[in-house]
Amino acid sequence: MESATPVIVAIDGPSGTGKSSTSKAVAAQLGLSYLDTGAQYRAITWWMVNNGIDTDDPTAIAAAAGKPEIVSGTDPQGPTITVDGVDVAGPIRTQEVTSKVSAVSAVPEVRARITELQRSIAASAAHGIVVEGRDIGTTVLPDAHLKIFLTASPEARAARRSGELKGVDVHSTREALIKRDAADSSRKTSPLAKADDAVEVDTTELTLAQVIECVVTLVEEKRAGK
Ligand SMILES: Nc1ncnc2c1ncn2[C@@H]1O[C@H](COP(=O)(O)OP(=O)(O)O)[C@@H](O)[C@H]1O
Ligand SMILES: Nc1ccn([C@@H]2O[C@H](COP(=O)(O)OP(=O)(O)O)[C@@H](O)[C@H]2O)c(=O)n1
Repeated sequence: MESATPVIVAIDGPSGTGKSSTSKAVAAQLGLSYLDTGAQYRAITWWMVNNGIDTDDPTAIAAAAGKPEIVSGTDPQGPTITVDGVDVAGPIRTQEVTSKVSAVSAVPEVRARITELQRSIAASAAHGIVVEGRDIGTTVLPDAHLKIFLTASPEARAARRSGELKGVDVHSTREALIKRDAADSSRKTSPLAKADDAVEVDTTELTLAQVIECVVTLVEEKRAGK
């Protein structure tokens, strides 16, 4: 590809593999936009909880899926997320939202709405974008110039996550994470999966700096037409 073409990078993988940290840093280094699609699914889940929608009732979720207006700010130095104009960056990270997000994001009407939003954000990124999630390479942006699939052992992922959540032990973090991965991987509509043409990077034994360097190098190789 020519270097003037906006570059589209898809980064997928399970929880705690380093998608957000890597994507933000790569986008910042290369002057690209950044989209956290997990934050969008968390935001719609937050809205469902806040509006008394039963998150175990797919029909109720489907009926409400078109209601909230979700807006993502794509500056990698300070990404933002609002629902109906309210900043929800904090509330979408609670354990309640984390425990309900897989059920909400499995509903086809939710996925259709959020996928459309993601495609329009990617299409309007003038210099290109790094989009991270679960189904970006397979479904949202199947023509992405570069697809990365990050993995890491459940132990490493749980240790990273419980390092962020004070007072939560590694064992329960590991169990919750495995449960969420299983739900995300087994749903019918665009499950968590590696695209056939994605480059798999196992981050278990790598530092974050090494993962970032690896992805930056892959983007630069693509831009150079290698
Ligand atoms: N390669 C790595 N080695 C050690 N810690 C890491 C690595 N990659 C990410 N982390 C840390 O793990 C935590 C989860 O990373 P994050 O980027 O949020 O993962 P994801 O978006 O895949 O859930 C963060 O605290 C981050 O700093
Ligand atoms: N492209 C995506 C991104 C997230 N999700 C859902 O949103 C949840 C939260 O994603 P996230 O990226 O914020 O999760 P963490 O890995 O940061 O904990 C996932 O567990 C999925 O259920 C999805 O279905 N599709």
